[in-house]
Amino acid sequence: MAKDSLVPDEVPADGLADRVRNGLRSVENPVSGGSVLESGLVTQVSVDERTVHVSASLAELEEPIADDIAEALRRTALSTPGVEQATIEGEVQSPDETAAERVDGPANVDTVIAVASAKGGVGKTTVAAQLARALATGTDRDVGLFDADLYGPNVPNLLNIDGPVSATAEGRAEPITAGELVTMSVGLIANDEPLAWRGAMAHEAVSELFEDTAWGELETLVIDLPPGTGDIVLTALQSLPIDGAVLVTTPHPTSVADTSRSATLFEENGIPLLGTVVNMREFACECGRDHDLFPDANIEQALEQPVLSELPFEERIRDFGGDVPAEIVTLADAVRDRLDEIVDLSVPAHALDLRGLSRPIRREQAIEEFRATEPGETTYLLTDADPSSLETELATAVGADDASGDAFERSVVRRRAPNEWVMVVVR
Ligand SMILES: Nc1ncnc2c1ncn2[C@@H]1O[C@H](COP(=O)(O)OP(=O)(O)OP(=O)(O)O)[C@@H](O)[C@H]1O
Repeated sequence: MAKDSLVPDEVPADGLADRVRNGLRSVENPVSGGSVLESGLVTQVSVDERTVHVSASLAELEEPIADDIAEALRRTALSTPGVEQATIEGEVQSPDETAAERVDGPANVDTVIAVASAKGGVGKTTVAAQLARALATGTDRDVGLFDADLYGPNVPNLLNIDGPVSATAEGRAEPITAGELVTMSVGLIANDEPLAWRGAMAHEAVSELFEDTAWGELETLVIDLPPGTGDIVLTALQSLPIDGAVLVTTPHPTSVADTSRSATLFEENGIPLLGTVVNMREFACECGRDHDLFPDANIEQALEQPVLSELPFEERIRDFGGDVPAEIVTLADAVRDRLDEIVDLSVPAHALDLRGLSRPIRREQAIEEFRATEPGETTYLLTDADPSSLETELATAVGADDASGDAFERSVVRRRAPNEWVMVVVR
């Protein structure tokens, strides 16, 4: 009789564990050779009614290999006549091991905000640095500022800091502390030497410096992107884990029009736009009056996105020595509100709780849940380890090549607590 035509109930449950064990002899251990049973990779096979539980030592293996083996074990167990369900338990890493892996990695950064502008000299770095200060003022946790502007790294000048950057024991770049911020900039590494980053090297340099920096535990990391929509910006949008972007423009109509085009680039790359800052909106002259340079400009309408703040042209906006200007404190509040709008962190009761599960099981259950959704529906996953790597797996599960394609309407990962992440995926 063909296996497919067997009705599980018609197959006796007696001896099911032995039959599964026999089947598993055909699954090879790709690391040591031989079968997963003889090599000791599978440590236990137990049966509960018609559900088979296979325990295997997968935690020590590289993730793709562990996942492949888990998949082979599951398929083999399920193909055994009489088996209705199969779970594969890998050994869960101890919390200490998990923490050691994550130390200083970008995985310890809760929220990443990019600050961008279509044109140079509009005050992007000023806004990025002041925004980072304002966000740091409202929290006990650290806030970082990453200067991704390879050709004109202005953060060290603005914050009056310099290198050299020292290396941690693990060989990573130690950020420089500037007041309430931890910062990293190419300018800190290259100091005054002329920068000659080119082409592919420039692409790699941004993400490498980002990943190689020992950021530690950060509540928020603000990235000051280079101006324009060139290759470095594009690579940054595609490779850095950006949760939302703030665009900076002046009120000049051409700057506004260019900003609108920049916004499209962000949207096309799946980066949520938090809104725009209109910098140098007006200035106060010695006569005591405020001058609005473009009184008729309807910037919000032209941009088709929220204006988060309008900043005056004033010395105190560019002053990093004293208190954060009140307008920037308000801007930080608006940014927080927009982030909350974009990712509703109130996880609904029907969210799939994957905490406490081994990686293969987590993956299996997340894929099953995601596959069951229709386009436009939202999946909420709750995990106790960074679930970012699941994105590609979920995309593949629905036939997309990778997560940057058409697999998701939106996918956001936010860390709610030290051991709690929420992943919201809109198919
Ligand atoms: N609202 C403001 N009031 C007064 N001065 C400002 C204001 N915003 C920015 N500036 C000043 O304008 C200059 C350009 O600002 P900034 O370096 O922040 O621009 P940018 O857009 O980052 O430039 P780049 O294209 O070089 O990266 C700086 O000298 C800065 O101090």
